Amino acid sequence: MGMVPIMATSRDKPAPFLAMASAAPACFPSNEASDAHAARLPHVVIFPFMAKGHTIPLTQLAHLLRRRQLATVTFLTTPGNAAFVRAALSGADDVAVVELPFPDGHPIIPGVPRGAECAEALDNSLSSFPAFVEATSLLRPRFEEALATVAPHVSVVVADAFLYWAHAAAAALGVPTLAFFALNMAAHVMREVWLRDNPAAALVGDEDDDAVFAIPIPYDEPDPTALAAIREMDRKLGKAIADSHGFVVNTFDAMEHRYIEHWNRNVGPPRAWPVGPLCLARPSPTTPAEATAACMRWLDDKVAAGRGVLYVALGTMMAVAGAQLTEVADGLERSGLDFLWAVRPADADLGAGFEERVRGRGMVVRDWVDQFAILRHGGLRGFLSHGGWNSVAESVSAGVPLAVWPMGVEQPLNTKLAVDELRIGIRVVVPAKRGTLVVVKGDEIARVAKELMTGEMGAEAARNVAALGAKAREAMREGGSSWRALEEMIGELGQPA
Ligand SMILES: O=c1ccn([C@@H]2O[C@H](COP(=O)(O)OP(=O)(O)O[C@H]3O[C@H](CO)[C@@H](O)[C@H](O)[C@H]3O)[C@@H](O)[C@H]2O)c(=O)[nH]1
Repeated sequence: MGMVPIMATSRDKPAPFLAMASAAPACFPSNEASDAHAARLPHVVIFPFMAKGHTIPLTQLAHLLRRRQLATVTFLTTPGNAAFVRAALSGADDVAVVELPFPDGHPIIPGVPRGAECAEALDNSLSSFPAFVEATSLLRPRFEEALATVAPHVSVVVADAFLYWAHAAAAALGVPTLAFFALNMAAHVMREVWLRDNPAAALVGDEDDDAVFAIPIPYDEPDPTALAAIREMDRKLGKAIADSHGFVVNTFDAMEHRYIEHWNRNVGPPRAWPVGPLCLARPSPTTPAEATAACMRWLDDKVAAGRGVLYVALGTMMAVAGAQLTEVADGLERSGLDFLWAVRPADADLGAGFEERVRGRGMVVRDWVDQFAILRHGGLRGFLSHGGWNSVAESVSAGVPLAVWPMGVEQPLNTKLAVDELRIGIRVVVPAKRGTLVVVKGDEIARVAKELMTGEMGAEAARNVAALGAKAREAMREGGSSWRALEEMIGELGQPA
């Protein structure tokens, strides 16, 4: 990752904690004309929340801003997340990565495991997530110092709404912020409606499980203290969005027109800017890591043999119980389909002899793989997903139909959008009673997988997602709706001071 040319001409010396990578800038040749051009660009500081699903799309935004030469970009992260961020920014070599360490090397707070610097490392208790979110505010002095020392003058901070304290800190320094929150527009609109009409139901869930929002379903009787912490977190992140200069949303007009319109007419300001799907902004990796390369080779062989493959991945945040994973294994085995399963956690026990029995038609991968690159491989015919928004957006962008299995947070809403409204997927039937998830049996996994890959509903979803994927690419192309939204959003920032 390279230092932005203008960082080298910084008026002030970077503070010692600002560990910046250095390498030759790749996008701009280092000559006076390009330096002058760069100096006229707004300087966008991007600060993602420390969770993969929140960080990945913002690295893609950084790629886009640089490739289109719309802004100079500085990307903030913590030392524990820096290697992941640098790998994701590979190819955007003139984006400066600035590391902000926690005061004691890592956040020390009850409920947060020692050394955890990303949400995926938390235990599965209800209290640890809001505790971690709050603990990120320990970075505030480092963040303020970074804003004061990076050069040129910061035009805007794009910060995740979970980093509500960063929004407040930037505002106190007179720096405008754009909010980002990784969800789609429909989920944000529904959140607003619920908060207005019935705030308690919005966060706790009621008889109708589709009303569950912000709390993972599997908690039988949520601890009132933990719930209060979640409500408080939600209030703060809502305020961060409301106080922002604009709202960056990873969606596109043709997919969520009515929700974008609703937000901009009835909820905003801030104005929502649909600038996605951001995964399409990422350059294809020239040399994928070995785990991904192995999947690609396996998929190549499947294509050569004329066989379509089901991809199975249940996200990075949902802790799927062991008993559930063995049912998934059972369902995949019984389906008779060829499948590629990116299993989490990496040491999951899938049942005795499972991998041997499915060898040849099923591949199980336990490392981190490049999901979007895999989805774009022509060999995939379907994706069994938990319905995390990044996964849905990536599947749409790759034109792969979904079997959506909502597990918590806003995933039931994403399922409604994908299955009922966009008709790009089919639903896994989840037995649930009053906020408690019951294990989905192998029968249901096998049924839905076969329907997706060989049934009429799957065929219809495949046709619809192919058409929507084409619209996604159109939105991101020069002159497309997302292309213009990004230009307009950055244009509103004006010239740097
Ligand atoms: O081996 C892996 C595993 C994951 N991914 C990527 O990781 C991201 C995962 O994001 P998502 O599909 O949204 O899943 P989660 O990280 O589990 O999502 C959390 O964050 C999302 C955005 O806020 C919400 O929509 C979800 O409900 C919430 O669980 C995607 O970009 C995947 O491509 C990989 O590239 N390789």
